[in-house]
Amino acid sequence: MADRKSVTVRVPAKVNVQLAVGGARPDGFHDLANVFLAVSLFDEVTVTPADELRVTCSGPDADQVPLDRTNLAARAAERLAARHGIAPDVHIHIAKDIPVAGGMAGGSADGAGALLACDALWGLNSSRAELMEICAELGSDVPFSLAGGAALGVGRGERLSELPVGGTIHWVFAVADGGLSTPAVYREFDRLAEGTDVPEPVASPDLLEALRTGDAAALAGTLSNDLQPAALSLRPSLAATLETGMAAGALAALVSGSGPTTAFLTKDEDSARSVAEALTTSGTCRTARVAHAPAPGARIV
Ligand SMILES: C[C@@](CO)(OP(=O)(O)O)[C@H](O)COP(=O)(O)OP(=O)(O)OC[C@H]1O[C@@H](n2ccc(N)nc2=O)[C@H](O)[C@@H]1O
Ligand SMILES: Nc1ncnc2c1ncn2[C@@H]1O[C@H](COP(=O)(O)OP(=O)(O)O)[C@@H](O)[C@H]1O
Repeated sequence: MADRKSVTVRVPAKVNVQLAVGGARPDGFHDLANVFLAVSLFDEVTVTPADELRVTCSGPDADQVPLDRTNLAARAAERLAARHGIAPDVHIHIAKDIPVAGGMAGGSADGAGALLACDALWGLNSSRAELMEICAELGSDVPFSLAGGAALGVGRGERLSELPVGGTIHWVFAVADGGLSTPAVYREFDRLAEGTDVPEPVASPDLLEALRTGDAAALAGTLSNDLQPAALSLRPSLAATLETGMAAGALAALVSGSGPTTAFLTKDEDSARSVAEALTTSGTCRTARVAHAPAPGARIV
């Protein structure tokens, strides 16, 4: 493996079918009960030996992706190399299809993808546990990008337990113009929660059961996102997008994570197509994407 010329890894986006947020912790993070579901929108991360660490990106939103050392893919390569006392001399190319700053963990996907790709390129054979540990250092959502499928994330979302999913779940994602900053949305959550008692975040047993049976109608009644009021407060126009998708026949609608992407659960693929069509023509979003879940985690292709 060490003499490979290049390695490509495909990594999925996520939607949070439940995002229960606790009060702010002293370290600035929030304790979560974060039910992640990987969906079939993917970035592809390709690593090739080079003279120095370099990042390039292609795709419609490529101009919004930082190409310096703040890119999560570059940080992943640096961390893995540092652990093994080697130089992170690699060209990382990101073929980006996941909306940027959209609450779908695109940066986290690229971090997990680069980590797995560099591990194979450099022939390091790191254990799953080691890779997961580096993922958690890179960001709260990065372990799930590696894992894929469905999982409950506790702590700041990085401590995962895998969840069973009983069938294919169909989604539409309405991509908004411009992103929302995750820290800004958490700050707005804190501002809105000021003076209230924020309960401990707990996963909903009904939601876990609906996922286990793959029953879309039951799942629709259990979706929740505690960051949604904060995202709507920062981006009030999202209310019209949510209404448009519901009027077009979605079973449920919610903001994906910190937003501003909105997610629509539909009863089947046909319904997903017509909801996407209605959203696209409504002018309440930039574009709408159809996807299904659960999708596998980061995989070498
Ligand atoms: C909200 C969620 C839901 O899955 O994702 P997005 O919807 O943005 O993709 C996550 O909690 C985002 O995870 P991630 O984007 O990895 O966050 P990190 O890099 O770890 O942290 C960025 C910042 O978000 C805030 N943060 C993040 C996680 C957490 N449990 N509590 C927080 O308060 C903190 O302000 C932190 O400095
Ligand atoms: N590989 C990457 N792809 C996208 N954004 C990245 C990447 N690395 C770092 N970032 C930064 O992370 C921010 C959040 O992007 P992203 O992970 O796409 O959204 P979200 O946190 O809402 O899921 C971006 O605005 C960008 O500055």
